[in-house]
Amino acid sequence: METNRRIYFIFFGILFTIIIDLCLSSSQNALIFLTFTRIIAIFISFFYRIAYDNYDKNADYDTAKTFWTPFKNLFVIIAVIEQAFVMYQIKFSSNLLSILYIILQVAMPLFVYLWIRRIEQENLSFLQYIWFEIFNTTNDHDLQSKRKDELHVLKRLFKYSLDDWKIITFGTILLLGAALSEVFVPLYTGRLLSSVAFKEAWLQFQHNLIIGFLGGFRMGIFSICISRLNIRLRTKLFQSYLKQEIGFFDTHESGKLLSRLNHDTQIMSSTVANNIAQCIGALVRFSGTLIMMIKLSIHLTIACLIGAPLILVVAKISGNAHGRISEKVQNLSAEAFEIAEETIQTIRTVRSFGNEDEELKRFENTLQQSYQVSLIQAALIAAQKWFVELAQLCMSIIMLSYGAKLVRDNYITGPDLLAFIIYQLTLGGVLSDISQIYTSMMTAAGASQSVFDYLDRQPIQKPNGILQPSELIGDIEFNNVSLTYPARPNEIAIQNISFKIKSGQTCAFVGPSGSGKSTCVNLLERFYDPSDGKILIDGREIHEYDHKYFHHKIAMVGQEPVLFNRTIRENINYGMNDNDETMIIQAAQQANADGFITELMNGYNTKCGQRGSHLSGGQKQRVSIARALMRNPTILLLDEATSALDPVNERLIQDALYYKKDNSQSRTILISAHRLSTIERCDRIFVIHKGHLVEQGTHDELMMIDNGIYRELVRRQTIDIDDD
Ligand SMILES: Nc1ncnc2c1ncn2[C@@H]1O[C@H](COP(=O)(O)OP(=O)(O)OP(=O)(O)O)[C@@H](O)[C@H]1O
Repeated sequence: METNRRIYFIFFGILFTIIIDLCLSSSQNALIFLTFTRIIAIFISFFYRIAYDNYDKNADYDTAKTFWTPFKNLFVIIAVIEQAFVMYQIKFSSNLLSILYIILQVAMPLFVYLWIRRIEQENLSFLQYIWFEIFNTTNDHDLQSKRKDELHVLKRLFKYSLDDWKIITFGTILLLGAALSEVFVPLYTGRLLSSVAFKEAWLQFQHNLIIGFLGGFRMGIFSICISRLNIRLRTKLFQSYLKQEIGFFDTHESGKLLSRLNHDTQIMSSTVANNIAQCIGALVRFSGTLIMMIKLSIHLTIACLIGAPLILVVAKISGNAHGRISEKVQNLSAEAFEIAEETIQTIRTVRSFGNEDEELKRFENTLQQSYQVSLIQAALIAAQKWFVELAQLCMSIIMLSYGAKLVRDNYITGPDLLAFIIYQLTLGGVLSDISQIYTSMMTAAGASQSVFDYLDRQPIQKPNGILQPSELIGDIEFNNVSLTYPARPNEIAIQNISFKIKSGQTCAFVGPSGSGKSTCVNLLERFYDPSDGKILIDGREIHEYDHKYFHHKIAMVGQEPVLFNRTIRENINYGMNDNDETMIIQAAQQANADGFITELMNGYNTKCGQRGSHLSGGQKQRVSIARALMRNPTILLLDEATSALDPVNERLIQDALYYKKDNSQSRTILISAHRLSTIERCDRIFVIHKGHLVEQGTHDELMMIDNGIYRELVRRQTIDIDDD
């Protein structure tokens, strides 16, 4: 919302309240109206929350924004009207504290206003920057041992929520005001109960009512804080995932990663945002209540406090247990999520083997395990609650009997004893709140552990290079390259492979299944860094090139081409900034895909389905070849890229791509193929066997080698064809 419109809102809000102020003549009417506006405000904050949840789930920012803007505006108006009514109450209450409280409440519209601005502006302020500097400790050497420290985890959690420092500071000030005011509630109530007949009591009672209503309003605002913190945490975590090396994804199941992203971040943000405010409020109420109690009777206070340390010790013990249990529950639900994700992704295989029941059982078993752990958690909560209640009850009994004696001995008046007992109940409530806050903070700490581990994880691959030459020639060199995959640290996938390919050449990797052909291609794509040796392009190591530049110049079509659930056009144009229709069609024509695409009812606008499931294997391959050609790459890697095509289509693509390429195209092409007839005409063929480069040369040269592996492979394939 523009600033001008916001000012109009506030202006009209105030005008409106002045008019109503003139119309109303009694405090009861004001109270009724105030109640009414409060209820509306609570409803609005509720819808606001739904809107934010919507935003979160669908990640459809524009829709959500349109949805919540009217609520946002209404929220401001209601807040302004409401505050004016609180001001109106001043006329009926001269109590100094009420005035202080009301002044704090007047800050509410300002707070809402600043908060909306905060939502709209993402820039860090100077103060925020300082906060970040103070709390940022990620480069610590013994980070792993620090992770164990729950306080450290909590500190990190606070760091993340501090981005909303304005809302938190204002919210805290308001809560401080409310909490301070609440400190006096028992005093009023004590007097009220002992003088029900007196008219003034009604006024005190109104005051208590107003305080109660304000709670709902504040909660709405803090729930928005939760959503914002949640978005930030998720974005940071997703960003951290995206920069990890491919080996990380080999060793970390996607279901677990997603569960952290979806579930754990939710727990973290909701717990922290809720508890920051509540914790401060509870501490203020605790000290305020204590002061009032001491003022009323020091004897009774001492008697009352005997049980307090015990409650805090119990809270600490159960809080720590909660942290540990919560981590276990999170791990188990992540596992269940992993099973569900894998099953859904592989549903065709599951269906074809009729294994649905087994998968369901696996899923349910994991959830049951997590349920068993949750039972312990539930028992802990129940025991803790029971203990606190019992302690409170005991204290009340002691207070009543001891208090009655003090009244008889004239140490304290009847109304003050009544007030004291209410204070004591309040103190019990506050202590119980503190213990619950501690428990839920520990739950958040448990959930945060692995999220922070992922957030801090530095990718093992060397950092991004900077080379961006205006022209990449396309010479490739493997220099004694070996690789051990991170998922199989004890097995060498390829060993001491060396070869050179000149720019513009078309070469092929051949060899039995599992020999290491795709591994060579993966290394050229820099999915993995070699464990040993060097890979050079135009004489420079590939990690020296800028990441985006490099992947613009090198394109790959993998064994199982993966398409996105978007239109064919979007898939072909994937990762390209401009939307050049002619280039898209040209790329599709070169990949021999244009024909089948134009025959589809929606043509280039046809959706491909998840991982391209709406297209046939051969169609998928052709669309992914077109996607690779879109960027006019200097080096093209084709890993079994035409294996699903019929011989006619395969031949057409091969001719277009490499056998009949015109002289203006100096594209280096590397093919990995099983059907040897398709690579006969290559400039050079590399034969890989059990991870070693055993033969290299043209087809004719390789056929001359007696007992050569290539010759044997060709012989076997010829026999198979003849048999057919
Ligand atoms: N991500 C991975 N993690 C662990 N080991 C892997 C991984 N990818 C491949 N391997 C192993 O590395 C070896 C070489 O595999 P590679 O995929 O390079 O073979 P290939 O020659 O391309 O086989 P095919 O012709 O069947 O595609 C195999 O033993 C394989 O099991």
